[in-house]
Amino acid sequence: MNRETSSGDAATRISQLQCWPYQIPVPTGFRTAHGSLFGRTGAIIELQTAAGQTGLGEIAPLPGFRGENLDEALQPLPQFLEQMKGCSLQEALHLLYQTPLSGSTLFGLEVALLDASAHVQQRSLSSLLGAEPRSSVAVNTVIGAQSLEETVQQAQMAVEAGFQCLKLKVGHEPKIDLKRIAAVRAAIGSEIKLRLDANEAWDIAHTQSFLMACARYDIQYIEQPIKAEDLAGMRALRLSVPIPIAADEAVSDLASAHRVLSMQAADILIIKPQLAGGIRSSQQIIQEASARGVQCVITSSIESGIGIMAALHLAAATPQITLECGLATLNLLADDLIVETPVISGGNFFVPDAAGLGVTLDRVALQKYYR
Ligand SMILES: O=C(O)CCC(=O)c1ccccc1C(=O)O
Ligand SMILES: [Mg+2]
Repeated sequence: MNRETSSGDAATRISQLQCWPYQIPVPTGFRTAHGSLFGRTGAIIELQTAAGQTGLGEIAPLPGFRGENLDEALQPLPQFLEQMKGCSLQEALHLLYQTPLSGSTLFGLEVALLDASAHVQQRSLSSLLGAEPRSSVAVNTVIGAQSLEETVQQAQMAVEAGFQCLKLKVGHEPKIDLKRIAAVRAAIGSEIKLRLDANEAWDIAHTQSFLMACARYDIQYIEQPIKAEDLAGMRALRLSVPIPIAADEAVSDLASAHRVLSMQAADILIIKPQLAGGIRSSQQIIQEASARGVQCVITSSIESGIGIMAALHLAAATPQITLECGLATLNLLADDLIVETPVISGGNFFVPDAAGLGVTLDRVALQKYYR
């Protein structure tokens, strides 16, 4: 590897790499069948090139959901950051793709390198990732597993705010969930799309009877009703219920997506770039899914604006992504770590057209939530 320091490559030569762990409260809690999330922990990656270009990334695993915890995700960082110093951005990306790292570690470092590369080229990340990126991406809002009254109230507020697609967390008592769904459908009318997410809560028999009873409420799809490992069960469900089945927890990297696809275990794949090994890995999953006629939805992992914007640029750059994406989660966090205020209007999330991710680290906020 040539690490000569000619002035020509100062723009892309990595000179500094930092990692800032954070903890941000989730004031209302995010309640799913996996439990409640009251705080979000992660780490911001900040890199700088010799010419002063910067790149931001975010490592925010979700151990309650699947995969590594933050300590595990950060453990290989000191050694890897040392290796990356003096490399060009391209060399560092190459090195990254050859190193076995956990999904969120890959995502955070990859996004920082891509953000810096896009800055050097003075183009947006979405235009780096795709030939004809869209300027906005249709998104759903998500409503946690709350009481019937809270659920209906939130659904009405979301529709008033312009969302055309709602996702309800279900997976507690099927009878109660059915009442919530009926009440929401009655409140929002027939035009708004409604999807469900059970986060692995049920077995096949429960899911079957639940989905048969749900069919009249026009459900777009249900995410991961049964255990992620039970691909044969997912396939059996697909063949026996009138509602499309999406795999979420079952998709943790390219290999697991491959298994889901070859088992024909899902109609739709939910891809969380943070938890699925990053941008390139997500692109590979989308490619394989599309080749088999399976649609994909990109969602957040409830990260700060840095991780969310990376996922947004990916969605905007990828023409195969046509269903609403699950990226409208920033308001679950008490605060953000970027200076800009991301814009969601009429159910569309607008992609910044400034260079890179189009976000600036809010150092005051970072100081406040540093842990
Ligand atoms: O899909 C969305 O709208 C938001 C993302 C979301 O629901 C989620 C966020 C963090 C962890 C798990 C999940 C999930 O889809 O189950
Ligand atoms: Mg899900």
